[in-house]
Amino acid sequence: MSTPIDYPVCLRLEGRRVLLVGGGTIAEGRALAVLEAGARLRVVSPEATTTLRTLATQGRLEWLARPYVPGDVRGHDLVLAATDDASVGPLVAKEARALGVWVNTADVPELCDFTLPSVGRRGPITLAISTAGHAPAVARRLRRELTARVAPHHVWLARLSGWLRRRLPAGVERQRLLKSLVEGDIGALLERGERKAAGARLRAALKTLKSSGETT
Ligand SMILES: C[C@@]1(CC(=O)O)C2=NC(=C\c3[nH]c(c(CCC(=O)O)c3CC(=O)O)Cc3[nH]c(c(CC(=O)O)c3CCC(=O)O)/C=C3\N/C(=C\2)[C@@H](CCC(=O)O)[C@]3(C)CC(=O)O)/[C@H]1CCC(=O)O
Ligand SMILES: NC(=O)c1ccc[n+]([C@@H]2O[C@H](COP(=O)([O-])OP(=O)(O)OC[C@H]3O[C@@H](n4cnc5c(N)ncnc54)[C@H](O)[C@@H]3O)[C@@H](O)[C@H]2O)c1
Repeated sequence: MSTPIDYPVCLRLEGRRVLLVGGGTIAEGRALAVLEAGARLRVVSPEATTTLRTLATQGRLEWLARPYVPGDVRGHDLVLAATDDASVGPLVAKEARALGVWVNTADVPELCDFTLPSVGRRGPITLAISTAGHAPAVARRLRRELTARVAPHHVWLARLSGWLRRRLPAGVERQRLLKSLVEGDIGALLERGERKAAGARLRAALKTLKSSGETT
């Protein structure tokens, strides 16, 4: 059996309405992840874990303590279903499809419009590993191994690069500077922990940029 390769995207869920059907262990993991991304979350489930109940009490999510009923999907941008009742996922997926809302059904891969990768985080850096549904346990293992390889200087470079991108106008010069930051001597100095020397080198590069009239 060949499964098509999945197409990865990074969703910006800030302020988006997400529906989560189910309130068990798997649902809890989903809830924490979408809340971290700033989503407005509604949970529909007769039962909920202690963590989900606490979040509901704190007003961080809305919990409707009842089973899913068709009509629940309306008004949402994204739907996640993770229940222990095999009849629920297909119903949720059917309604979502009819409304054009993207859906993930944790226990029925064939009905997923998108799958969830294994995610590792270091500051602004996100690693997401998918096996197109073949081997979630492999995704999890690779996530652990690869996340451990993201070093402090990578995080530092990412933050510095973001800071510079917000301040320098887009253009060839900026591209060159940001590339050299990562691949050139500045990156190499940072990797060796020589922050002072890297800072001096960066200031010199910025001066050159300024004199060529590319900065604001
Ligand atoms: C990556 C991760 C993200 C997350 O869930 O957040 C994730 N599964 C994780 C772990 C994990 N899941 C399972 C095991 C036990 C070993 C095994 O069965 O293989 C382990 C390993 C463990 O727990 O150690 C069981 C399992 N998973 C699915 C089914 C249904 C089926 O295949 O029929 C069953 C059988 C359920 C049952 O037994 O009934 C289906 C899916 N799981 C996916 C994602 C999507 C494909 C991702 C990909 O392309 O690799 C997909 C298709 C749908 C979706 O959920 O989006 C998360 C790692 C978290 C981390 O990083 O720690
Ligand atoms: N995708 C994955 O990574 C993965 C991994 C393991 C398990 N699973 C599957 O995910 C599903 C959920 O697993 P779990 O460990 O969270 O189960 P769980 O038993 O901890 O929780 C099940 C939840 O579903 C809720 N529920 C039951 N009927 C419902 C209905 N009609 N409407 C709304 N909510 C309803 C229950 O109230 C409960 O909160 C299972 O089918 C399991 O096989 C997926």
